[in-house]
Amino acid sequence: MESVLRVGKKRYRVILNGIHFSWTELDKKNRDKKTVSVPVSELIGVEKGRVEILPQKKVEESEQHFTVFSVMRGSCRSSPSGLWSVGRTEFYCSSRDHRDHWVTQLKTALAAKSGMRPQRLLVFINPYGGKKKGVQIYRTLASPLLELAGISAHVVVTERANQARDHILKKELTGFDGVVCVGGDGMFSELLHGVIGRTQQEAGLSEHDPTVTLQPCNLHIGIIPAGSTDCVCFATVGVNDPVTSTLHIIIGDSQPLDVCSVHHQSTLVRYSVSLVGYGFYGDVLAESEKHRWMGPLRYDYSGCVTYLSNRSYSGTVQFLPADPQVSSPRDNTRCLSGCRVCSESTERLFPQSDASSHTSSYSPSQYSQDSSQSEGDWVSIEGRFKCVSLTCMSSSCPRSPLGLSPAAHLADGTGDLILVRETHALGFLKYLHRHTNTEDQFDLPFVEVHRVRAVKFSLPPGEEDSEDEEDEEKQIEGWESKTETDGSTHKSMSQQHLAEKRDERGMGDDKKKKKKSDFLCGLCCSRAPSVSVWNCDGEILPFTEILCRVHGQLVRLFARGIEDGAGSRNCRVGNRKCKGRCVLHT
Ligand SMILES: CCCCCCCCCCCCC/C=C/[C@@H](O)[C@H](CO)NC(=O)CCCCCCCCCCCCCCC
Ligand SMILES: Nc1ncnc2c1ncn2[C@@H]1O[C@H](COP(=O)(O)OP(=O)(O)OP(=O)(O)O)[C@@H](O)[C@H]1O
Ligand SMILES: [Ca+2]
Repeated sequence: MESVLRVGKKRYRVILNGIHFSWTELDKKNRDKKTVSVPVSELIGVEKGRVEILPQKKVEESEQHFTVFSVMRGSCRSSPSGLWSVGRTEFYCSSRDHRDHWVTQLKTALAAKSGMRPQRLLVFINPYGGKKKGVQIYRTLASPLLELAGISAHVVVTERANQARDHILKKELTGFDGVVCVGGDGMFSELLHGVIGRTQQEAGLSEHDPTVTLQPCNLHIGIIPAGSTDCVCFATVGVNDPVTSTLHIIIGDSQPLDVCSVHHQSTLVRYSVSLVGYGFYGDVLAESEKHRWMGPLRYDYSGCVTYLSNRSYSGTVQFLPADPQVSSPRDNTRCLSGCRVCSESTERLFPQSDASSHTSSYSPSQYSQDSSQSEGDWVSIEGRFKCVSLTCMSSSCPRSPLGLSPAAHLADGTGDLILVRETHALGFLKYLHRHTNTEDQFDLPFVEVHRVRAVKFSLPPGEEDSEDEEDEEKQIEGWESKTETDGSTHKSMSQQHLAEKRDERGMGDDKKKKKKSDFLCGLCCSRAPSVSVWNCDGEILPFTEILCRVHGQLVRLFARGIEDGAGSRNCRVGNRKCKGRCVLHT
């Protein structure tokens, strides 16, 4: 369809074909410069009249106007790329019939995309996450856009921890095309556990067996960021912005994501996507749980306290290396939208399935994953570590714009294992500080990084996990079921409880006597305690000896990875010039 319409006072040639909606100013001198072209896949909605949606819906009736809403990259010149906003254009037609014809054609074009977009969503809002603005963020920014796009949402404002997870595990989900959380990484983790657990239940698979090839999940997960770190959102979208994330949900973007399952003996403990971290990150989390009242600042405060305690821990790390010919954590690349390494991994992970079902748009499909890969040889490293971290993705976040492992991939079926050996406090500070700029944090003599498919951690003889594990498991189960009935229970209770148990574990009677002095001493020297805890995406694990396995592309998010150019502002973090590691230069 093609017509001459007015936008403001100027005349434009407006064209709609199956792929693009575009308008070009009828001013010969500037003809080339003045074409705006929006892919139909990035149209959000069309309304009769002169309509505004954000910050508030305003409708001015007009028989000859229609308003088109679409994805717009950036919101102003200084906004970071990766940030999307709502583009809004009012068109003026020669008659009401002409206007109605345009609106019908645009709606038809949008309807043709409906198979690739979600129609019905189940939304969970954590009213207490981050700065406690989840409800407000959803009502003022996300909900009006979903409504404009004709997406219906069933909204649950949670009343207790694990409500979202339990809902997904147990309630009827027929008719929902996706689940969305408004909150932080903890809320995302609830959805992750719900979606993976439900899918395995329905497939009749045991999540506990680390050798089982889990069934990839069809139900997509959307994240509207409203938490403290929002690492998963930042690392899969490039910014933490509720409008950008809502737009990715609306247009049905689809980003596969690797997930790590964490096991203790023959039991699944948790799933992780961003961090399974022992030592420093475990201690930061355990400390931060005492200061939840500080909100997002609790991590910086606890980071300082933990840094000053200058601890390191003994253990043996074993890992199964990934194929070094495919990629390396030190190859100076970034996993960007449409990443080649991830696409090739799709073919390797799902050789029998139709490759097109794994591309960038939401579409419900069945998968079958390749389990033919042989295990290979385990590599073993023993020593004292400041921290041991495993991440399935870069884990970039506002605190660390390139992340824990800048060259990690979102969907390549591997994780990066980072070992930071015991070193002097200033060396460790240098390591940490490099997360905030573009200097290579792996280019330090006490740091090593490996691309892996599985990791095992064990304690030195005499420090092993308590033999009373059955009791421990019962306690966890007790906590899990309590959260289902007792609305007031918060995860921090379990975390503090487990952290306390950990502090006691591995310490004999005489060791316990020293506990108090060790604790005080821990603030100034590296003596105690001898065992740390694991931080698993912001949750403390109740076991120290664990086995982790990466499951390639186990879940899908309404996202598309970081677009080329997103994060470009990061190349000047702290006024340092990019040294070639930012996304603009790879
Ligand atoms: C000199 C500045 C150093 C800054 C170092 C920044 C490193 C930041 C690395 C962030 C990695 C995030 C990984 C994602 C983890 C999430 O699944 C999880 C749930 O949200 N978040 C945390 O566990 C929350 C983890 C939060 C960790 C914050 C660590 C802050 C360290 C501050 C150290 C200050 C030393 C000062 C010495 C005087
Ligand atoms: N109504 C609720 N009351 C108490 N806790 C809740 C409730 N709803 C969810 N939770 C729990 O709160 C925890 C923290 O929430 P969330 O992840 O949204 O915010 P955050 O911790 O501030 O952010 P981040 O995880 O990004 O650091 C989650 O693990 C979740 O299980
Ligand atoms: Ca990965």
